[in-house]
Amino acid sequence: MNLEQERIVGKTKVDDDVVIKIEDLHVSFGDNHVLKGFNMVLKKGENLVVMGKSGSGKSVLIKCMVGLLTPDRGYVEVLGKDIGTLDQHALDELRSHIGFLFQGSALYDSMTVRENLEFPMRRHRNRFGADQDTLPYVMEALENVGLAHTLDLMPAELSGGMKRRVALARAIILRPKLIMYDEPTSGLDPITAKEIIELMRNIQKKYGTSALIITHDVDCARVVSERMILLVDGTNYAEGTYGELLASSNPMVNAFFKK
Ligand SMILES: Nc1ncnc2c1ncn2[C@@H]1O[C@H](COP(=O)(O)OP(=O)(O)OP(=O)(O)O)[C@@H](O)[C@H]1O
Repeated sequence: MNLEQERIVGKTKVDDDVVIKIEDLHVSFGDNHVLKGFNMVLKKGENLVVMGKSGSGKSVLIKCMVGLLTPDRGYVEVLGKDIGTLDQHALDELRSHIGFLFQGSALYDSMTVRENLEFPMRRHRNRFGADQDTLPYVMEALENVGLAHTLDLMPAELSGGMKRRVALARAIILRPKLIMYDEPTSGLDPITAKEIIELMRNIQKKYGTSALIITHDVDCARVVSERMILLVDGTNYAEGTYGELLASSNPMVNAFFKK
């Protein structure tokens, strides 16, 4: 760790280079012990992929990070904030610094593309000022995903891939420090999935955004990740670059890379 990047706030040591820190996270639902001492660190500017099979606890993990679920035990820090200590207002403020791209595009069907993109800006208008003109932000976000011409269209007029790109534009409109992607390529054909992956990389390069990417898609992990964590049996079972994990002789690790 770079000592110059450490600060002391109150009694807490804050590392400015760390965007997410999770220590010894435990979550159970009755007898179902989903997370059993999970640890991870996401560093500034890094794309970190978490892979795990269906039901392994990936969504539970994200919910703990954004304060939608209280763990049984463990420490969760996001953008320098200890999630366990935040009230609703502080959680809302923290979430305004996080872009979300979740499974399905979740656009509002009754709103135009422009209105969909303005929605997070209106919700967090304290960040921008009430009379801030939203159009330049909307246009920049749409241009980043190559869809400036869809401004006045309705979601029903877009293809599945275009909807996903609009959702990505919406995820970056608040200029987040961190983006959380949950299965960003699920349900897309391979070519469209590749376009989304390319856009994710461009956004990281352009804005230096850190990203946590939850995916089953090995190709997506290969292209976007600097580092990967394999979530197995509630723990961070293996960790490394795509190449390091691919070369592993551990059968449990190999299983992730079989197509
Ligand atoms: N609110 C809840 N109440 C009870 N059990 C839950 C709840 N949320 C999640 N679980 C259980 O926790 C486990 C992990 O669920 P989770 O949704 O995190 O899996 P996942 O890895 O995201 O799976 P997928 O890839 O299929 O989306 C599952 O066994 C699920 O049934």
